[in-house]
Amino acid sequence: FRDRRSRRGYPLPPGPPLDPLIGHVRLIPAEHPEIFFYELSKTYGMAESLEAEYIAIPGRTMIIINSAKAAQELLERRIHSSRVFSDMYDLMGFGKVIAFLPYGKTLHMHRKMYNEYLSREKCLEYRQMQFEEAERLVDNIKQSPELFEDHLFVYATGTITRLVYGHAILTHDDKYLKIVRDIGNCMLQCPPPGSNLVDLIPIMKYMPSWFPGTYPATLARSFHPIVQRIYEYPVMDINDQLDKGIAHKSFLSTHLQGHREQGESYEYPLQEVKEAAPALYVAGVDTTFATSMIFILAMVLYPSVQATAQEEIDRILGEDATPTFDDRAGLPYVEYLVQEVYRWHNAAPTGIPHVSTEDDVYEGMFIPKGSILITNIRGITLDEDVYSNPHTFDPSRYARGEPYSSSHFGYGRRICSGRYFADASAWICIATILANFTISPIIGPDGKPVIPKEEFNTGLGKYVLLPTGMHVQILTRRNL
Ligand code: HEM
Repeated sequence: FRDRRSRRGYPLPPGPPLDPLIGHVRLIPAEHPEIFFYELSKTYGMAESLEAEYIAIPGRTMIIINSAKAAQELLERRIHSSRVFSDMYDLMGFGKVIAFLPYGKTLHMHRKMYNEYLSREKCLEYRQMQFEEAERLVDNIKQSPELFEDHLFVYATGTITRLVYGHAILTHDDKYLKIVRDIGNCMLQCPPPGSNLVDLIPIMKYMPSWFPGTYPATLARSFHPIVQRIYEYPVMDINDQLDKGIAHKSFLSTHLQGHREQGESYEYPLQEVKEAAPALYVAGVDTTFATSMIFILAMVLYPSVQATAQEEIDRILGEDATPTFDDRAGLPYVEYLVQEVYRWHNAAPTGIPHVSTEDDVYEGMFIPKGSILITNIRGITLDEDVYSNPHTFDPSRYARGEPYSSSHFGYGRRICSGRYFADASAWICIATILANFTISPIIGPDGKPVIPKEEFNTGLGKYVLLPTGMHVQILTRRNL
């Protein structure tokens, strides 16, 4: 009754019939929820309401946003910008990581720190470093092409550790790399936020470990000391470098230096700085790595696209030059290719869920306060009204006037803080690989090429999409 009164006569967005008590829980598949949401929008939507789908999970309403128009309206022009807090991630030590921060003062402070350090203009200063990391990537692949996946991960990590800590990764037993890998393993072993009993029934975290259903909490607690190292070790390391006068400029060194000079009156409290730094790693490494892997997959599956891009690089730069950021505007096909990597398979296909902070009415449909809003980025980039043959990797679509994707970095007040940096990392990585290597399928025992499948690890709450079974060979095409 209370629910109906608060809706003031407006219906919820359309959706499939509900199961008693459990709502739509049974419907949401364990794999590729983004495709399920996309298909659902075709079945249940009528003209205008195609854009949002309503899914109920116990105690929560989920609104799936399947069109750029609805995403812009709901996430840019109105305030639905909070996040789902995960008790389990909090127990692990990620409670203050921005991706889980609710709307409020702490969020504003963290976003301000990032906006200052990662603005479009500021990111121009990091280009030389990103270029150097791309050159290191090429050297590493040339030395051991069979380990290309490792090298791409080191590239993704190295660009972030240089940005955040001023630290270059030169060896595979690097201390920062180890911390980052250990944390990645912890996150892999923990069930995704919102999908476990501790997040659904927060009182579970106070129960003793023998109590049924508390295993995720026990696991998360056991990871806490490992996660703490990413907060403590860099601060200790950089303070030591500042003492010796050898610290490189970085996000953390800038703020630690600010504290040394201004003490308590420094704009950002030390604790907030300590918590803001690793969040850039958490949000930036896997997404950058996944984008480079999606590019590799596209090149194996679409060899003619690869050849066209390489022909453009050779023709415009000559056969003995390596691309720099100054060449970006002069390589239109490479640009289309990068944009198509973002659109074809998005590194974060369902974004990071937003939470609505107020009741709202959108196109005659009621969106209750506390709803979880999922931006189905994948659904948006498959919109057949916008993209012809949307499942095909076709950079030429942009030459025919189809628009670049506007959704892969999210929307509104929670749009990706690292988007300018991420875009530069992706572009220089892709352009440099295209100039130096040819990516092709491995040859099987029967002498035939083994074409990888378009398969990914996915699932609701697994934010990053990573191609699986990538057996490819990378051959050097020029020695610069
Ligand atoms: C190609 C690589 C990347 C992709 C596709 C990507 C995509 C996204 C998406 C979809 C979101 C959620 C936006 C929303 O809620 O509407 C996000 C959030 C975020 N990203 Fe990225 N990202 C990438 C790289 C990076 C990098 C390199 C950094 C840091 C240098 C970064 C920092 C962040 C942060 C801090 C947030 C959280 C913002 C918040 O909750 O307010 N991202 N990203």
